[in-house]
Amino acid sequence: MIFGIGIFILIWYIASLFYNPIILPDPFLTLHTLFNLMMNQSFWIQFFDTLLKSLLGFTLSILIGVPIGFASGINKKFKSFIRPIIMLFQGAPIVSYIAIIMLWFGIGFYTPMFVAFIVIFPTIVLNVSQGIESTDKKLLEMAKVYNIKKSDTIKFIYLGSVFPFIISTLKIVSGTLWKATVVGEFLGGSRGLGYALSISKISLNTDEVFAYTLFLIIVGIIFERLILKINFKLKLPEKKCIEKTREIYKITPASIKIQNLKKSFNTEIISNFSTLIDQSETFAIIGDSGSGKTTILNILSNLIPKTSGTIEKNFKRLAYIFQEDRLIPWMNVEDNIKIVNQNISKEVFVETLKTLKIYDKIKSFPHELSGGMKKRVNIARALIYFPDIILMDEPFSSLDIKIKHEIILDFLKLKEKYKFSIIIVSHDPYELSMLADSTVFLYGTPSISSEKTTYKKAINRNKKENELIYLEIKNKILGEEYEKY
Ligand SMILES: Nc1ncnc2c1ncn2[C@@H]1O[C@H](COP(=O)(O)OP(=O)(O)OP(=O)(O)O)[C@@H](O)[C@H]1O
Repeated sequence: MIFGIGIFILIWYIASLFYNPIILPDPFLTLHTLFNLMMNQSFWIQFFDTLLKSLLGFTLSILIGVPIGFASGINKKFKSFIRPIIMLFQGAPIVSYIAIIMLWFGIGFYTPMFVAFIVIFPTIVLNVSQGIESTDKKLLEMAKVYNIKKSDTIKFIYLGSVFPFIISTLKIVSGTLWKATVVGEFLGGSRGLGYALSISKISLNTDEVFAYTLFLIIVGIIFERLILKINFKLKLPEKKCIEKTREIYKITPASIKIQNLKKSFNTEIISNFSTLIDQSETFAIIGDSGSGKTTILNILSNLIPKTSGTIEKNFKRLAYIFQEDRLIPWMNVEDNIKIVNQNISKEVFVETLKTLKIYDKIKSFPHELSGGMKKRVNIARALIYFPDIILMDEPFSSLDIKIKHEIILDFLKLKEKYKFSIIIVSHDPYELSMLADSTVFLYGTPSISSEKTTYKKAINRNKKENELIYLEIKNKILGEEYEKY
């Protein structure tokens, strides 16, 4: 970069040798003039005047643009109404705005400020809207399952998603904003650096014109650098409420009775699924890929509606350990867990995290964790919610066998203590043989279900033995019936 600037100054210097300073002053004269200007108090008054107008224009566009962008990201009808208006704002040339604003407000303070506002307002609306639309739907589902308050969802999920867009908007508009204000002052201002520039131009003080321009470029670059330094993290507020323990929720292990459950998307996926999940049991759903296992969990957690059938839910609080970790990237481990139960007692929080061996990671962010650690945080979040039932969708997939074994053992210790019911979907014979008390097998299209089969867990089997057990389960459940599919 320094090399590039050096070459530019050299070319500038050589070119200036061929022209009168009134046409092209050399770099040293420009620097000298800038130095003299900066020694003058009125230069800084002009500078802060321009800065104030830029910041006011910016604040105004944030105050108006962010809510409009937010509403347009959430509501499609509002988006189709507001988008053409924004396009109109964007399409008109900047001098037209200056002419209109000068007619309305005359020459002075307001013209440059409104020019700054109008130039960046459409970019803010469009980028915030895009940020809201790009919010990870999986995080929103997580918030729904854990009953996270709407205001917290807006603050901790939507705002976090919009933030990178706000930063890129700031990067785009920081230069534009500054330039727009100066143009506004140049054409319709009575103070500020743009106005000073226009006076220097009229008086043919070319060295001053160059000096002001150099200064404006430097300030633009400093703005951009400062924006790049903005770092975004969100923190839950410190709670001083009564700490909640599991007893407050009067949690008892859940049971569920499902009768003739049907689900169709475009075609029927699940046909007449009936079963009973008993209190405290770990109920496994295994079966063909695409047979609707995750769909059943999503129906039970109210993420999607059923097509028909009845589900008797005898539970108060349901937690869902999703296949992906669904951790909020801009919140640390502690807040990712506490967001589902912000009044959790410190004692339970510490004990749960220590059992899951993640207590020393509470200040880390998701990107700083290994895959195994993320799974542990995902489990801790579910447990801290104090559920009476936990749905688990291939919770330990992608972990190596040693880590999987360790996490399952830690999880079983907590299950033993809290006695919640579990519905687990898994393809993994190893984790099924360690966790499941009973199993159903889904097969075919649309899928039909085997009878529920119970069998004894055996934690200490080796991998080979587990695979054999899995085949045995399959055969025991389906026998020859499976061969038909
Ligand atoms: N929202 C949806 N819209 C349309 N089709 C869907 C939707 N969700 C799931 N499906 C379809 O329903 C079927 C069952 O999907 P589901 O994810 O429940 O299967 P699964 O048994 O969990 O599969 P896998 O073992 O591969 O994870 C698939 O064919 C899938 O494409």
